[in-house]
Amino acid sequence: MGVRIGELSVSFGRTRVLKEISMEIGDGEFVSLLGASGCGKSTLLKSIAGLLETESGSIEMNGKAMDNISPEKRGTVIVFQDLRLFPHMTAGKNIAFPLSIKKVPKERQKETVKRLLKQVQLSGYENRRIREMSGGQMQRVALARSLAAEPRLLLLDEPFSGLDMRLRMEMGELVRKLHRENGLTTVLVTHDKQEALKFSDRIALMSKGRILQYDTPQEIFRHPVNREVAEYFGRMNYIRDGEREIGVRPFDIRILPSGNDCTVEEIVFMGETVEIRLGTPQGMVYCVMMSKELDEMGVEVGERVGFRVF
Ligand SMILES: Nc1ncnc2c1ncn2[C@@H]1O[C@H](COP(=O)(O)OP(=O)(O)OP(=O)(O)O)[C@@H](O)[C@H]1O
Repeated sequence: MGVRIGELSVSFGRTRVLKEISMEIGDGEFVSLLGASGCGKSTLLKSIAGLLETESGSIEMNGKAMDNISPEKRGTVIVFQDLRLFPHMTAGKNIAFPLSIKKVPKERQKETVKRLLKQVQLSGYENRRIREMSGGQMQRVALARSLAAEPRLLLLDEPFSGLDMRLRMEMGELVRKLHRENGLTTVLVTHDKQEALKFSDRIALMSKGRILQYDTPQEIFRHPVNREVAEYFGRMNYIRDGEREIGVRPFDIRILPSGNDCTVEEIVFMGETVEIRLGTPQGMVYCVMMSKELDEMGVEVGERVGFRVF
């Protein structure tokens, strides 16, 4: 399902939380809404789901205006961080819930539950109660339940933010896999840039109720429209190049051991990579490189070096 949002504004009381947002989400696309806490990501997601009253602007799905269409009739399903599962019921019953509301015959419910449990890698967990499951397993059940409703648009409101990093990545990969297998248009709210870069076809970076840039991960990372976007994705160096100032990411700075117009002021070990602070005639410049590369180079704090932009 394709979604088109036109100049959408939403206010809570006197505070305008979304300010004339326009964006299109293609059929089958995976889009992330990224941005700092309070920038309006969840508000935008809930507006798409039809859970909030909008002030002005339009939302269309497959070319149809959603103005007076109730959430149940939009073909969307939203997964929240708190999951909203029924803790006393089994995984199977939770997943079958949307089907039982639709009065799908019991046998077909069973088959669907089995298929979905397999898809979320929980085969055999039909009869396990939710309160006896781990956080990651509950997330999977919530995902399976949302798919049981056969949505045309899957909306995910930071469903993995309570999980540890490894599980979070696993869940992200699972969502991406489900997206590929089912061709389902998916919108993920996140404040994790790595997650957004890794999983999205396009990222909408938001700030204070507006979209700063809406682009593919490569474009938004390599060709940010302004400093705010550039700096959201990590530290930037601003280096004079004749008349202009160019923004360069630390990973695009190379140290030249043969040079001598800069000083290595600090080396911070970060595991696979190291961050090196250089004192240069232009001021401070940060460089990030592989730790092993630095070991081979044998450069240490206090040494004189040069640098170039890669
Ligand atoms: N029901 C509400 N009533 C009043 N203000 C609200 C309501 N919901 C959200 N807000 C405010 O609207 C702004 C945007 O909230 P929203 O939840 O959309 O942000 P977010 O980007 O999703 O943030 P987070 O990453 O913290 O979830 C915030 O300032 C929030 O306090």
